[in-house]
Amino acid sequence: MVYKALTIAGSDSGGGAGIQADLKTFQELRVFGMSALTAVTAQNTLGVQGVYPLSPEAVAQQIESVGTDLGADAVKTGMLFSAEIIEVVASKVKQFGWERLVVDPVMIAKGGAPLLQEEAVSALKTHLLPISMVVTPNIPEAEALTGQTIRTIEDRKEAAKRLHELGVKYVVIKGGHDDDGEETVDVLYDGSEFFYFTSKRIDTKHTHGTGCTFAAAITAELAKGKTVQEAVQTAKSFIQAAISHELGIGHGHGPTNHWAYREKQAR
Ligand SMILES: Nc1ncnc2c1ncn2[C@@H]1O[C@H](COP(=O)(O)OP(=O)(O)O)[C@@H](O)[C@H]1O
Ligand SMILES: Cc1ncc(COP(=O)(O)OP(=O)(O)O)c(N)n1
Repeated sequence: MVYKALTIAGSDSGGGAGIQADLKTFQELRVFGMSALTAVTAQNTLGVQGVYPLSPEAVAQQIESVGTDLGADAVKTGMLFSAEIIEVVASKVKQFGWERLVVDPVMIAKGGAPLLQEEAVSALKTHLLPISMVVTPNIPEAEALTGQTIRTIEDRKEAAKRLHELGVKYVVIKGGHDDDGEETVDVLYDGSEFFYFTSKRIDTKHTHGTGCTFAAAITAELAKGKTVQEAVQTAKSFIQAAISHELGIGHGHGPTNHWAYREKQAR
């Protein structure tokens, strides 16, 4: 059986985040990866040097090419840049009836560069979240989407409930930005229960692309027909291995190691 996943996201020339992280993750999890580019970024481990969005028509046509021929068992969105691109993506997802949709609401790169226009946040809430299966905000993204300050796990649970009210079936609020304590905790909410995915916090500066990689791993597992809880568990193990076995390349915040999980499984 060949499982297929489509990523709709921006290109990171440095290879650690964006489309590149997604396709590497799909491949590592034995899922055939396809892509629709939304923007080209000139980017490396030191930051983002340039952002060049594609036209909404170019994004729509790439999705159309994939949808009318290959199809997709699951779809992920990453950097979407503008409200116009969000609208065409939502319309194409509906056209092809894609239900296994994972939305990583990428807003700002770790170095501070904006990857989504401020006015596009409300388009995410009105057009994309109501048709998505899973949304995976980090803490600042969850704050931007809910207008709520998040400090504690209880705050995250409250934010997850608010996001669920927008129509998304599962909310995962990631804990990478909560640097209190020895552990990272990702909180999953399915509309009635909370589940916690905990791992040892790794003390490293090489975390470029963690969010993209984590959401891509969820998408790959959903493409195989796994449940959301199973998919998040695998994604947590995948990202833990990828961060632990750092590559140490570049002069700044380096990428994670996308082959570490596979090598660990093979041992
Ligand atoms: N230092 C770390 N040690 C272990 N896990 C981490 C670390 N930083 C992030 N993670 C994990 O990586 C994933 C992405 O989280 P996060 O960094 O919050 O997302 P983003 O890259 O979107 O800001 C989550 O599963 C989170 O728990
Ligand atoms: C093209 C592109 N897309 C997304 C991101 C953000 O990736 P993320 O996984 O949140 O990691 P950081 O950039 O925050 O380290 C990106 N940088 N570029």
